[in-house]
Amino acid sequence: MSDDSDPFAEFVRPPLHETPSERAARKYREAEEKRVSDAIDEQIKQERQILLKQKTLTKILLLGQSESGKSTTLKNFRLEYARGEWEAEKVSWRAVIQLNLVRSVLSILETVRAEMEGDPLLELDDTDSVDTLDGTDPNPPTQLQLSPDEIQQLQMFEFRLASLRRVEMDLKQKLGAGTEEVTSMDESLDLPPDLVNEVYPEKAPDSRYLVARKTRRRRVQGEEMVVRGLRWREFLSRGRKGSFGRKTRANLDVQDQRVADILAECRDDMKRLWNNHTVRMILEKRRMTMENSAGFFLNDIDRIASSLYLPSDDDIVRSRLRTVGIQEYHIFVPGDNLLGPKREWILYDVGGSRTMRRAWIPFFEDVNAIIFLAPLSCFDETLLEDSSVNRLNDTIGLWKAIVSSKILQNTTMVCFLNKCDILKRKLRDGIQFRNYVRDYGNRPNELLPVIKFVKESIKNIAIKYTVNQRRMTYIYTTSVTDTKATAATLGSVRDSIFRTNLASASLVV
Ligand SMILES: Nc1nc2c(ncn2[C@@H]2O[C@H](COP(=O)(O)OP(=O)(O)OP(=O)(O)O)[C@@H](O)[C@H]2O)c(=O)[nH]1
Ligand SMILES: [Mg+2]
Repeated sequence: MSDDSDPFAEFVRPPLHETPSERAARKYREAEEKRVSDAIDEQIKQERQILLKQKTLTKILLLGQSESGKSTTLKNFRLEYARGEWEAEKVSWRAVIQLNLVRSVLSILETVRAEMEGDPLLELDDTDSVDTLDGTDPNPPTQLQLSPDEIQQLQMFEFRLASLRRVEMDLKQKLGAGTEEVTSMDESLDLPPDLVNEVYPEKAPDSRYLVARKTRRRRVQGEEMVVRGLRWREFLSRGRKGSFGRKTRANLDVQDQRVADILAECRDDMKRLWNNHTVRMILEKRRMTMENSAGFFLNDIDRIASSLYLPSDDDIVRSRLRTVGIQEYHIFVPGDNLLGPKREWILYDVGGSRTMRRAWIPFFEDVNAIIFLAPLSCFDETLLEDSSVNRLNDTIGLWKAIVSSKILQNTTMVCFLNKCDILKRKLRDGIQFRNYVRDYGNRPNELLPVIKFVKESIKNIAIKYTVNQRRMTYIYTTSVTDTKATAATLGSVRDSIFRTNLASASLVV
């Protein structure tokens, strides 16, 4: 094709009487222009790819107070959508579960010792009795009269199970954990002042509208176990890749063996302790309901205190390891078309205790959805880190702060009303919801009415404090240690998140 056929040819043709030096200069200029143009093209291409990735990348933040079930929810996601990694990491959880069991046994021994030494009971004000006018407890706990035989038996347990302290140390060392106890904190606010100002507008009513009349100080059952996110992740992935150095591996193996041997030696005594009538009486008197506490494995001693022990999926989901810092997990979730490409989701698991909540804020910026864990069973408990704060009030206040946050107005909200199994047990045991929640009134002390009441509160807060009426909020009733039921819920959450952009309704409950 000749230049004449190109309408632009005349405008791009080089000068007719170009000297060699002018030509060289022009060529240089053109090459330089092409280089710049190519660089811009490349940049645009890269930006497009990032945009494309961002479009398919979904970021989900798990929020809620400590022990609300964030990490347990994350485990359910991984069990469902990252099965390969889950299987590979399974064995690494053995130490965590062993430590959970050992901690339970040690905390029973501590309680027994406290009883033998006549230590006063911790704050025990969760009886279903009504306060008397003069403030005295109409049903003071009766003093247990232990016979010499019983005392001897209890001392024998202490003696025979003393080696578990060594096991506890070994396991902590193995996990590379920075173990800390959550105690009362020196800060009074859980969120930085700017976010507090943003999320607590001046007209916001008292977040304690679910005012607890009486609260129960949560018992710290022994020292709480904490594993710093990074080191634990490193531990898991090293275990997965088998990439510990040979010497480290050998040391760990020796340590593993020692732990397994001591646990096996202690197995029968641990079982006898847990089934001992006097011990049960002491636990009851001191309101230690072991079944309701995190990392409860006392009914699985035979399996766990064996050198052949390998954790089951259920064990891992029920185990307790407090999260410190932020942990990031990638999962690949099938889209609407199950045969189509999978979507990448990034899940962020955070520490929920008050001092750790500051670290949540930077993640608000570009998160697609928040899964908020609201543990309902904690209505009669206070925060470990601040015993003046009722846990249900803390949860309600947090929910309000999150739904009213300006930065999160386009973020899909999912709320799990969690730990319904423990709630059911507590109500069945006669713990009165109305004694802690002023507005509950004379409604029945039963599971469904209690759930309905809290769900209404959560929903009303969402309606009242959501500025963007197009934002979707979903509320589910869960017990996330039940992996089967949770799998169905996660399927529904997945659909909701995929649907989000199409949504027009303001609230789905
Ligand atoms: N029975 C029961 N136990 C639960 C439920 N959800 C969580 N747990 C247990 O409660 C404990 C605490 O749960 P986590 O998932 O570790 O809590 P978290 O919100 O991650 O806590 P932090 O990491 O401290 O912020 C674990 O031992 C779980 O197995 C539930 O619905 N029912
Ligand atoms: Mg956690």
